[in-house]
Amino acid sequence: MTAPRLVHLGLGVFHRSHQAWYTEQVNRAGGDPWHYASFTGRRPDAAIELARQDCAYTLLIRAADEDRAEPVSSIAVAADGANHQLWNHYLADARTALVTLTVTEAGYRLRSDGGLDTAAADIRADVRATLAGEQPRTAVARLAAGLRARMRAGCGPLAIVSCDNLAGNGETTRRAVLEFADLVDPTLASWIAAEISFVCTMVDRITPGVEPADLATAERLTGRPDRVPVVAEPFTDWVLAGDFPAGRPVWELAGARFVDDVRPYEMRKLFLLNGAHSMLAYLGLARGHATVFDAIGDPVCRQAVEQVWTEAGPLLPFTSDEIGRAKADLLERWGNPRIDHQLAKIALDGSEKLRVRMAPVLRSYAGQQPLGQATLLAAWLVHLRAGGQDPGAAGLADGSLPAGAAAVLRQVVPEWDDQGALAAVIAHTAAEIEERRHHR
Ligand SMILES: NC(=O)c1ccc[n+]([C@@H]2O[C@H](COP(=O)([O-])OP(=O)(O)OC[C@H]3O[C@@H](n4cnc5c(N)ncnc54)[C@H](O)[C@@H]3O)[C@@H](O)[C@H]2O)c1
Ligand SMILES: O=P(O)(O)OC[C@@H](O)[C@@H](O)[C@H](O)[C@H](O)CO
Repeated sequence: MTAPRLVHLGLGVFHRSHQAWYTEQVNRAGGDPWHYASFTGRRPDAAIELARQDCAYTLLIRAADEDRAEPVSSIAVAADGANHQLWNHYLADARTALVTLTVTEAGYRLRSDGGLDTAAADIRADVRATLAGEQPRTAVARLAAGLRARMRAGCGPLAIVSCDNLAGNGETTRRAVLEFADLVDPTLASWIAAEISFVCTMVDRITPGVEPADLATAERLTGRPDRVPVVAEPFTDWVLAGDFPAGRPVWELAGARFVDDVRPYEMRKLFLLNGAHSMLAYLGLARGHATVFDAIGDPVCRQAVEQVWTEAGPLLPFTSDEIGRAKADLLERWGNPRIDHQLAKIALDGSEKLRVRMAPVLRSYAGQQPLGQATLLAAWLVHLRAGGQDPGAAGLADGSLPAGAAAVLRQVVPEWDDQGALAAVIAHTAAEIEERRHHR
């Protein structure tokens, strides 16, 4: 096995079904092999379990009729994200060519305008820690710390590749890292601005959580015990735009596409897939469903999804045939009864996700009352009022329905101050959803 030249932050299921799997395909094709040093985001568990089995694991590719097992061994080192010494070691290794990230939308600590939330308690704590020579905890601060180690070691440029569901994820990451670096070390900020490439990506592969039965399936199909297999759908996609100054795996061998502008693909995915996922999560949970498969089979949820799709259509730079095919593909993917994609996981952190998945669509209907968007906000409000956890939405749903409706609208489009008619539709729709909660 070669020394890792790839580093990852956010060692969760998606990293293992996607970036590690693409890299595995490159290695299997027999070219120049690449390996990952992958770091957990917040807890060491995933790294400990993986390290126990030499970082090799099984990807269960779950089709509608059967599972196929694919061994993955492109992760060479699985490490606790709190191991700052090792993190800085890899970032300061001249052989390291790129860093991928999957730290969730909330992990970037962004303000509503897309900049770094420098008033957030953990970002302020990380500024203090960095200035005091201590180790920071947030993803953006850890990136800055690793890049500072690289700068001090005199190593050359590399690429940072966000694989999170954010709009313009490369540019957004760049802005956040530069803003943090500027607060702690302006020389570092200048070095990052000159040397580091921030690549934009659209990533797509539905990767649900792992159930105990999946461990037995992995062992049955491979003949080897596996304490940490991963499950994913057969479909996968990766579109990237940007420079890789220190090289990269030939991910095209596994179907990745390198383009000049990732935005059309990103909008199509965020508005059609992720936006509809959020609708299915909030409306589906209110109607007593647990999974995407269950919710999309409910005509009320399905109609709400169609409404969101119709409203997003005019923003997408694709022909109506292309959009029609994208919708049909999604219905087929969600119709896989063996993918146990829990709505509760999709429903997390709506305060961060909904801005990305619906704000541009909502803005394009300024002064109007688009019913799909209103239903999505109403369903989110009902979710929050029922106790849905979301630190970014604390207090938002504490008052009356009309007050909550105005608050969720402001959360997604903060610059709107006079949308009384739309807020009234949201409040009315939320009342209807609450009334029918669990009474299908
Ligand atoms: N699962 C999918 O189907 C899928 C598909 C496309 C994109 N993604 C992207 O990948 C992200 C992770 O998804 P997953 O399914 O692997 O989740 P997961 O829960 O399995 O893993 C998430 C990882 O991110 C880390 N993390 C969470 N919050 C963090 C924070 N505040 N700071 C630093 N690290 C943090 C966790 O510790 C963990 O390592 C998603 O939020 C999304 O942006 C996921
Ligand atoms: O992963 P999140 O939390 O950003 O969003 C939940 C789902 O919408 C998402 O994971 C999709 O399944 C994924 O984006 C499909 O590629």
